[in-house]
Amino acid sequence: MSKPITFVTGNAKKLEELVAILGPTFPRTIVSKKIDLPELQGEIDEIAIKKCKEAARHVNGPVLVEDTSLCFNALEGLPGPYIKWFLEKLKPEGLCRLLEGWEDKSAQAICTFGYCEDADAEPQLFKGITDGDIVSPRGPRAFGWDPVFQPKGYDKTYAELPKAEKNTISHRYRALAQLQQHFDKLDKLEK
Ligand SMILES: O=c1[nH]c(=O)c2ncn([C@@H]3O[C@H](COP(=O)(O)OP(=O)(O)OP(=O)(O)O)[C@@H](O)[C@H]3O)c2[nH]1
Ligand SMILES: [Mg+2]
Repeated sequence: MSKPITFVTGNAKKLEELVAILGPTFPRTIVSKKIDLPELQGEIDEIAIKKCKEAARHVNGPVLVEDTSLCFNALEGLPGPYIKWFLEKLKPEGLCRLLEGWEDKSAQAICTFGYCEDADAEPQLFKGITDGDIVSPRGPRAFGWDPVFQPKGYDKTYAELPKAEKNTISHRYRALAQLQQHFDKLDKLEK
């Protein structure tokens, strides 16, 4: 029997989406632990690797972490991994105003999961990207910048879409599809 995987996050909404997306058939048991890990600086992959190693120092066993970036193409990918602070200070309206002087409103929502078996193992990354546009806020304010992100091909923002629909196209869904594939393969090998 493999040990349960501990998903370390301080964000209840991320956990809620992970549980809904993976569903009951995921081959490993996932438990969660609420720890506010340091908000690191650097490139997206580098942050996920360091975050995963930091989480592994708190947990005895396999850990999973996730870091989310919102990258504005007109701003060369910023705010990127710093979106948490931009959102906290500027609110969704302010995020939209950041692009006022730019014709290009396109953005990428990027989710990077980091997994490692224990504190000595090198983290593995699973990434998902959803392309969209930054629009004036529309829809409920239940989750971060969902009201300003309108995925390509949709006329609704993430916030306006039913949760179940967001969970079939989101950056988090795409990253978890990679993770799922990895663990399904391992599961088959073990059987
Ligand atoms: O509208 C949203 N839809 C999403 O799908 C989504 N995913 C993350 N976020 C927000 O983007 C920042 C990432 O920062 P972040 O990755 O460091 O997360 P966090 O600090 O909240 O949790 P964690 O680091 O403990 O896991 C935080 O403000 C999150 O609330 C989202 N907002
Ligand atoms: Mg964080």
